[in-house]
Amino acid sequence: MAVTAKIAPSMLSSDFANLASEAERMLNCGADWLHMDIMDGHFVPNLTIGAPVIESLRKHTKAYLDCHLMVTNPLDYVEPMGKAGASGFTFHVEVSKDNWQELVQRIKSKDMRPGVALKPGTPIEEVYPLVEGENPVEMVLVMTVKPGFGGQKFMPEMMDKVTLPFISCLFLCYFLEVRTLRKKYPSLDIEVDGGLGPSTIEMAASAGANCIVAGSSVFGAAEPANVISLMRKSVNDNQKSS
Ligand SMILES: O=C(CO)[C@@H](O)[C@H](O)COP(=O)(O)O
Ligand SMILES: [Fe+2]
Repeated sequence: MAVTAKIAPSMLSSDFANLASEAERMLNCGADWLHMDIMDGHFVPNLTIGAPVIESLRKHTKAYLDCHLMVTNPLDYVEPMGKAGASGFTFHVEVSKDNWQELVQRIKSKDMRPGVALKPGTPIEEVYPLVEGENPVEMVLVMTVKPGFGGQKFMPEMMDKVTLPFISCLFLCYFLEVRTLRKKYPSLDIEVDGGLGPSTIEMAASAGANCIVAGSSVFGAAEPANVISLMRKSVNDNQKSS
């Protein structure tokens, strides 16, 4: 079964003071999902939003809220996030090795879609049991930057001759992991997050990613709709030719 493109602007790059109208603007520009980064200041060195903000936004939109939980204790967030109206609940494998089965079960019982994320450097094999288990996750999120901040853009034009090959190599390694996952799981939703935009989408889409998170490249664009449609086209073209 072919997977479909889901373009998810990361609201971390939006104007938080106008979250509802920023969300509407992105949906009008063609976004499929809205990516919500929940950070606890512990799992990552940054603090963002939590369930109260999701609850407030939910009053203004019916959109799919793709929540990425960068928190040390994801289990504590299931109940409040479910109540708040989150659609997807993606937790990190690095903090869920012992309780992922309970987590997945509870997420589903709150009518959310479970996903698992991994940081750069975490072996891809760690998510296999979660995809293959009796009660599997429905998405794998591969982080292509160190989690914690938006705007860590892959900008070839900004890099010197020494840094560029190094960074390019790192990116290629992440996308190699996406390729491995896609070969193993042809119909799984595979999301990539961090540094995605016009200059990196082809690498991600040709490796097999179909859910694309993009913050600064979309919010920083003069025409966000063009960036969203370019990324969708890249995913669709690569899916057709695979
Ligand atoms: O989870 C994260 C960061 O930890 C992301 O969702 C970023 O918000 C993506 O931002 P860009 O790299 O696309 O600017
Ligand atoms: Fe994210």
